[in-house]
Amino acid sequence: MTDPLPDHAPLRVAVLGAGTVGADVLRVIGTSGDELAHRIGAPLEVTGIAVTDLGKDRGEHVDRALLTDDPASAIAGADIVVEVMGGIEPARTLLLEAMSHGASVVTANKALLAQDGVALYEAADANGVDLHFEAAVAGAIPLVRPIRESLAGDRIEKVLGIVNGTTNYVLDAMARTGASFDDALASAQELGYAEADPTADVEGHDAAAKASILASLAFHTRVGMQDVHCEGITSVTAADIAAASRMGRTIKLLSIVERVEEEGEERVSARVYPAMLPDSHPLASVSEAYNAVFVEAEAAGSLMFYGQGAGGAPTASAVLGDLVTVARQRVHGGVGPRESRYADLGIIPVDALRNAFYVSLTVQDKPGVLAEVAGTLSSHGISISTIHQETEPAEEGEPERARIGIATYRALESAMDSALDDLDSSGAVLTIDSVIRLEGE
Ligand SMILES: NC(=O)c1ccc[n+]([C@@H]2O[C@H](COP(=O)([O-])OP(=O)(O)OC[C@H]3O[C@@H](n4cnc5c(N)ncnc54)[C@H](O)[C@@H]3O)[C@@H](O)[C@H]2O)c1
Ligand SMILES: N[C@@H](CCO)C(=O)O
Ligand code: NA
Repeated sequence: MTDPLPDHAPLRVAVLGAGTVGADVLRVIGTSGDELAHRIGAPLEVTGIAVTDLGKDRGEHVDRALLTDDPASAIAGADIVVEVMGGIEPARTLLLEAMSHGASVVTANKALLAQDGVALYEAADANGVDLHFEAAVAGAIPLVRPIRESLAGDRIEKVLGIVNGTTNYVLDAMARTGASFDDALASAQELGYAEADPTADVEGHDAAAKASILASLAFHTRVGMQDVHCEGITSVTAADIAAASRMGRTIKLLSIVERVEEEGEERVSARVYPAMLPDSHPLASVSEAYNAVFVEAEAAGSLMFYGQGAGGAPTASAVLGDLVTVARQRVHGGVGPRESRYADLGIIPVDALRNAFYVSLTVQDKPGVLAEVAGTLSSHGISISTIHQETEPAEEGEPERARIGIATYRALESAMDSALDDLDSSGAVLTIDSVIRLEGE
């Protein structure tokens, strides 16, 4: 670099959290400070780093003198606050406080944005500061900025994809290596992909938070956590994965947000659930903690975004991109996009949608049972596309049992709920083992 460093007063940066993501953010600021200064037009000066454990060794790029276990003192006087501590409180109060003092905010905290994004947006607006959160959705993959800015002139119809690295890692390991759910989850935690409480990953809450953020941005409507139908992967079994494989399919945890038009009224559907995709579908081959997202827009057509959705360095890349953006705005003036919620669309509940299903049942292995099951489905307007039956070894003195796997054509979700209630109370059906949607036809 031959150009002299910018002659601008340093921008004071507080970093809340120095864990998986924060340590990598600090490493890059430490190793690439001059480059970042050129790109921004001013040097960055880290003035405080909030952590819970002051004694922990955090490597050469975390200046121990800047560590504090009092995050409120870290944000005092900061121009920019980078929040990578996670959780709702104290993160929420700290960010509102920082913005009220004129600091811009960069956060990776999807849980906070999904729960209290409105308060954060309003504080950013009221104080004329920036609120950026590229790292909150799909890790390193540029997705928030493309939706918020690049596609701001288009009309987004649908966003569908894999936005949780941990669950993708777990499902991929179970399918490819036969790993148990618990072992695969432990590896994802060791690799730094999982949330502090991995329940948020496996129960789908993390993907639902991301769906709420994506839907809000894509459809210019406030979509909160409570508006997202959410099912995680805890009930997906090795038998389901084997059944999917037999059907030429792969199970993935999908986040889907789309506009649904019915009788002239447009509403938003936001949902997260495990689904069986055909093996030929591009999302079926997304492995490990990678994420992939399709955005369908009226003029742009279908766009695919793919890359590392979790992990320290990839997530730090997204945080640093936002940090450079808000820092440039400090130097050159201007603020980034505000909350856009003018469309204010209603939410369509999942039971009003039409989906295809895979249903696995354990039944008595006797004449007429298949006909009864088919009749029950048909009485709710559900028609069968394929059926697979295997006899189960019977215990001594127990009746013969069979396991049947049924794939249906699309039907109303509410009709499937009623059909499952009827099957559950039928004497021929011993247990309903799985109900998994089929997507990507
Ligand atoms: N790990 C990932 O792959 C990933 C990807 C995208 C987004 N995120 C988000 O980034 C954030 C951080 O994730 P992480 O994986 O780095 O977490 P982590 O648990 O590894 O690190 C959290 C850090 O914050 C500090 N901290 C937490 N509470 C604190 C408090 N009250 N006071 C002071 N310090 C506190 C901890 O000491 C630790 O240094 C979360 O919001 C997470 O959802 C993580
Ligand atoms: N726990 C999250 C981190 C990235 O947001 C995941 O596994 O995708
Ligand atoms: Na991202």
